[in-house]
Amino acid sequence: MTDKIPVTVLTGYLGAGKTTLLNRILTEQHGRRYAVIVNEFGEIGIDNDLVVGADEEIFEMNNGCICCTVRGDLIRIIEGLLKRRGKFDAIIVETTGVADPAPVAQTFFVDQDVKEAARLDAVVTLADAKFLAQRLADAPEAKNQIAFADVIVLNKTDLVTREELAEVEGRIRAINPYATLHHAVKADVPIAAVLERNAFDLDRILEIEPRFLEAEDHDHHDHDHGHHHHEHEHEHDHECGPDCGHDHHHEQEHHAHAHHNDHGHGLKHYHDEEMGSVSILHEGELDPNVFVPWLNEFVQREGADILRCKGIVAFTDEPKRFVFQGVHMILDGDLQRDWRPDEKRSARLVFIGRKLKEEAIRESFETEVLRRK
Ligand SMILES: Nc1nc2c(ncn2[C@@H]2O[C@H](COP(=O)(O)OP(=O)(O)OP(=O)(O)O)[C@@H](O)[C@H]2O)c(=O)[nH]1
Repeated sequence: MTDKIPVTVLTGYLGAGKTTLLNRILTEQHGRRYAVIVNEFGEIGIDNDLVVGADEEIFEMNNGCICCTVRGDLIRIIEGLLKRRGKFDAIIVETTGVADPAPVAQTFFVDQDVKEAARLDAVVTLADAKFLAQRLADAPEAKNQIAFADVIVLNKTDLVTREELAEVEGRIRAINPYATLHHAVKADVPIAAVLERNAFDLDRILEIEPRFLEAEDHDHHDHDHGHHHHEHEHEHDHECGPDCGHDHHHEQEHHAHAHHNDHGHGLKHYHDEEMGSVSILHEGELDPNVFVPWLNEFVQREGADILRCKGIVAFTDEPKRFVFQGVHMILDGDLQRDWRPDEKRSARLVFIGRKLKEEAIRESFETEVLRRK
């Protein structure tokens, strides 16, 4: 999987700072070559005369289910790019400010040629520190973009007070507690914090989740718990051992956390009425012949409301970790690196979506996966 070209989907509401970030990526000296596909799906960044225009073309998948769509124009552009492999190291797709990122992300799971050559590295969402709270209230796209994110750049922090920043961050965390979050002015995040992150974001779930699950009021759904210290913050300060399996981005990641004060202290604990997340931790192995059909059936049934799902699972008698991610009903998973001796073989699943029925999800997992092991 490592020789697949990483694709970053860059999203964020109108004016949040996507172009500012893109310009930084394209002008900074980092020794990497990025092919960039922008808004109306023209293409910039590798060769100035290679701008490919396309009409908007969206195909429905899964028998017309409205949540599963892919972009034909994007597939064609990517296929064109893939013919020129070797001229660039990674691809960035910038979506329009009001677009739902799902059809873009799903493209990388569905089209066979694209899937074989490229992989979705991360959805990076730019958020405007000053206006996001308003947009979350009046623009469903803005909420979707936060829910989809693997990485959130909370930009324009120069325009708000510390209190306002903590407020907007609390709102973001109510929707998506799992994304890595960076504060920024003029999108000044380290490039490695947003691009070519590999499976690092999934691994972070393993690192932070045990503490997060234990956080006392995580399961309470009241509106405001006052000042709530997310306990997992301190996890970022851990040092890697000699046989650390983290990739080289980790150093910079660590650095970025220190300077950007990742989750912020004293965040208010909000519950979003509409969007939220459910995570499941099972200490132990699962039978792939039970788990995989369950997962497939579950996202087929509930996928319209599940925006993202991800997980790392230990299968019986399988030395490698099974890693999956999905967008709505479309799933993609494979066996990746071996479980390390110091890692507890377990299953960790995260679902982010609209009006998720937490109890029903847990019960379905208990009765249909665990009891059938
Ligand atoms: N004060 C302040 N302004 C910023 C910051 N980042 C970007 N801007 C300005 O905000 C405006 C919008 O930024 P863009 O990067 O064009 O935003 P965008 O998300 O690409 O916008 P659309 O293409 O309309 O979706 C520009 O005038 C930027 O100069 C910031 O951190 N602070």
